[in-house]
Amino acid sequence: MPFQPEPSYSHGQAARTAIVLCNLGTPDEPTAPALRRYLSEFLGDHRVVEIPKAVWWLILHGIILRVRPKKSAAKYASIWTPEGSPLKVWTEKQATLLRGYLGERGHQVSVRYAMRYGNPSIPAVLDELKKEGMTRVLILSAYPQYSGTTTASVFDAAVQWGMKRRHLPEFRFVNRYHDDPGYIEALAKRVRAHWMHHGQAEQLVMSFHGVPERTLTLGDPYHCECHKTARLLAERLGLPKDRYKLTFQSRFGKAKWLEPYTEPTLIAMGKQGVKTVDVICPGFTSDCLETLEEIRMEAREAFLHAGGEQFHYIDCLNDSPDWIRALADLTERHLQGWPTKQADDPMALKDSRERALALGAKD
Ligand SMILES: C=CC1=C(C)c2cc3[nH]c(cc4nc(cc5[nH]c(cc1n2)c(C)c5CCC(=O)O)C(CCC(=O)O)=C4C)c(C)c3C=C
Ligand SMILES: [Fe+2]
Ligand SMILES: [Fe+2]
Repeated sequence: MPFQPEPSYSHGQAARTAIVLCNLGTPDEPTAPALRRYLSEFLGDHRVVEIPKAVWWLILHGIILRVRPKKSAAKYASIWTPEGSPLKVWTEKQATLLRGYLGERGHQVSVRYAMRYGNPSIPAVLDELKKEGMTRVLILSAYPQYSGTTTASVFDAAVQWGMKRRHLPEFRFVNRYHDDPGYIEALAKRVRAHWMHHGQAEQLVMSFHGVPERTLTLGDPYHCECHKTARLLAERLGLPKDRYKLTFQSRFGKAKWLEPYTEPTLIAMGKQGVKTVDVICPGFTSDCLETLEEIRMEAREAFLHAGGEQFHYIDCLNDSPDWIRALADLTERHLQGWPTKQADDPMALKDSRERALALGAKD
């Protein structure tokens, strides 16, 4: 396909920087047709399911997309809010708050959110920003731990958009922040606040989204990064090794995924006589189906059924001010060298005398 005509933004125009907070995505509605669209895009991504394409296409379209949409739609319906899917509501709010924090610190930047699957899509948001004259873009994934299945797929979407454009902005990607002190401290504060109100349970379970075990042996750093996050959080909380557990949730399909699995671990704990647990999902920065339905509803039920007495779910970071501050700090570090404050960028100063002075002329 030939390249389409594009607005030109290079002549005499100051550089404009945008930050795009990219999350996984979510269906538009909790209905089977919306789920079919969403799951077909998501599960059709070769980064997510690494089975040879022809074989997988048959399984996906022949079986999964016939059965799963209806079941998943019912689960989504159980967590849907008047404003929409929790994942989208929180991600949008985070982008709005991040815009506010960066603005207060004097940065002149656009802040948007985009979804890897579903809407608003990464290409749609990049097109809008390009129309607005954006010349630099920082892609900030909502995933603290790097995985080929998620982080790299966001990279693919941005690169695929770029492959069809003539005049590209400068790109930067934040690959990970699993050990960022601001992120860890925001998690620790969440846990401490919970303990203040409800007391401390016998065990803290830190549940991360799983990935197929194969990806670990093939070199995906995700498993190690989850372990580091868990260790740093435990250290920050002063928790000894026998008071917390790291588990992996959301297994999909028949293959072996990273272990230990969250729900079977909680059931075993209940059977072994553990009466109280606190559960946090540190890898999810926004509450979503996987935390609200799978953990707060299903895993709770399983633990109580197995003999547990109290199951406390600790909310994701969502719009916690400590978290947004950590995001702003993280963003600022990645913006270094890109002049985003008027004083940093002589060409952004309107007055020619001001500009000359900033460029080093003597008054
Ligand atoms: C099929 C394989 C999957 C891999 C690999 C995978 C990795 C992965 N996912 C997240 C974060 C989220 N996943 C969410 C939902 C979800 N995940 C899968 C499958 C895989 N995920 C499916 C099929 C679904 C859809 C829901 C369902 O039908 O059960 C969500 C929630 C989305 C929402 O709308 O609320 C998140 C978030 C990570 C971080 C990750 C790898 C590290
Ligand atoms: Fe997932
Ligand atoms: Fe799930």
